Amino acid sequence: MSSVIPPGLDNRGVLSRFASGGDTKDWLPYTKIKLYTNAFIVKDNKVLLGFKKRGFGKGKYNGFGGKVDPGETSLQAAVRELQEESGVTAPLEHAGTLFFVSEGEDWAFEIEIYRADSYEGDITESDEMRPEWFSTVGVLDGDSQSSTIPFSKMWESDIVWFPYLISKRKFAGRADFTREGDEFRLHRWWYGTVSDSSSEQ
Ligand SMILES: CNc1ncnc2c1ncn2[C@@H]1O[C@H](COP(=O)(O)OP(=O)(O)OP(=O)(O)O)[C@@H](O)[C@H]1O
Repeated sequence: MSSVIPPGLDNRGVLSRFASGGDTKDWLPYTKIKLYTNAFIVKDNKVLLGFKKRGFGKGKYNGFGGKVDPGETSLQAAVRELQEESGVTAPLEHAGTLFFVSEGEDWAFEIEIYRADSYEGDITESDEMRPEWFSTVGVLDGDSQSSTIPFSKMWESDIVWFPYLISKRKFAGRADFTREGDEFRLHRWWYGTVSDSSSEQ
């Protein structure tokens, strides 16, 4: 287990590791960073996920999000993407950051993760996402494996940071994936809690 903070998580405030592992060889290289968002509604012990029907991550459950457009803040993009993909607007708050590098790509995803406890509007299926609620029971007791959240149909690293998202403990992490055909395999990861407000987005 390495306590050395990986490249890409600089300027994130003071990070305290809560999980790390995988291959201890070098982190994958990247030359560019693309900004993305990912937003979750957490309400009445349930979390709203979307089943991605097309594009990157097709066939997986995830929060609602996408690219940050030029001239937009990540918060503005998160609100827009949530609305476009699920039909609702929500008072999103920054919950964490995921730095994601994949073998075979020279760019990294910097994903700003947001959450809200409430929303307005009607949850609506879009061309991209089919929304569905899942119980969060179990996630906070360190028993994520037995929860009904479909972690086996999500990005492999999600189970590591989900308890932090649900319990509003700000986190930042990096997950590197290798490729086996169309499949992504978690290769190396490092996550920490953020204890410095200078990391606000
Ligand atoms: C370990 N890796 C990962 N873990 C968790 N979530 C991940 C992720 N890698 C990408 N994501 C999310 O997947 C969506 C892709 O968005 P994507 O559909 O490509 O973007 P956008 O809607 O702008 O595209 P189009 O407008 O269709 O071109 C976006 O929410 C992004 O945050």
